[in-house]
Amino acid sequence: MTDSVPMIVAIDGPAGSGKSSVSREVARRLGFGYLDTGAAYRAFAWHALEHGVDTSDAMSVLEVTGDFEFGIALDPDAYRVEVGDTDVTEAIREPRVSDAVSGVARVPAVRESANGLFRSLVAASGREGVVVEGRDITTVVAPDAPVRILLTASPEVRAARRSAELTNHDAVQVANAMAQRDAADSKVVDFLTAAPGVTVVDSTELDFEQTVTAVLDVVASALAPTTGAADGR
Ligand SMILES: Nc1ncnc2c1ncn2[C@@H]1O[C@H](COP(=O)(O)OP(=O)(O)OP(=O)(O)O)[C@@H](O)[C@H]1O
Ligand SMILES: Nc1ccn([C@@H]2O[C@H](COP(=O)(O)O)[C@@H](O)[C@H]2O)c(=O)n1
Repeated sequence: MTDSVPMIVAIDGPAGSGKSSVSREVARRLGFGYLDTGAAYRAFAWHALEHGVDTSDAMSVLEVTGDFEFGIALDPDAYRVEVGDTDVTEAIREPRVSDAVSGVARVPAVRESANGLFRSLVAASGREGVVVEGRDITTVVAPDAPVRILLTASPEVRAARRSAELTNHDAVQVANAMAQRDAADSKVVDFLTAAPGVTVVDSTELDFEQTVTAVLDVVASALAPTTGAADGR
């Protein structure tokens, strides 16, 4: 543990690109914390649904922000998400939540509050570094992070990977839901185009381990000491 400001590895990407699973493994190998910012939006969507809120109505969404108590573990080996005293780690992955989350995520006041929370969670982590993944980490939450990556894959591969997870759901419906969520999300944040200084890792042709290695290589390159005239050598 440390009281210095943790280093951030920022990873963005569309649904099913592997952000969560790859970021978590990268955090493990670096000995860093892991922050799944999507879990916060999912937890809030779950909270809103529990209150019977129409998550497509911004005013209704704002009415339930007051009693939203969110907790998340930053230990990649002890991942846990809570709303109040309720463990929602599994519940926030339900399709009903995936269908509702873009509605709450498009409310500007929700995003502003969430971004402040993410920065506070990192600052208070007591860790040397935190891998932070989501949609706007490289552009809004941590635009000055020393490592900024856009992790992507072809829509077909992303849908196939998600379908492999949701085996009890129709693959076509999963693909359509994912495309709809990406379309809704991209109206709020452009996470399909790498901003200046962001490195793209396309895992379409890579397996999981190869993707983890590719991300670790980007981290290593970004943190390698610079050499040349600037330092007199
Ligand atoms: N390069 C890869 N090769 C094969 N499978 C992968 C690869 N990357 C991720 N996966 C698998 O694809 C599935 C989706 O990955 P993950 O949940 O990390 O995506 P995500 O980008 O976080 O999606 P979402 O944004 O919807 O949460 C997981 O089962 C994961 O193990
Ligand atoms: N930084 C972020 C992260 C997520 N979102 C919204 O949350 C949804 C779920 O995210 P997952 O990573 O769990 O898929 C996502 O579809 C976005 O609507 C966001 O806006 N910003």
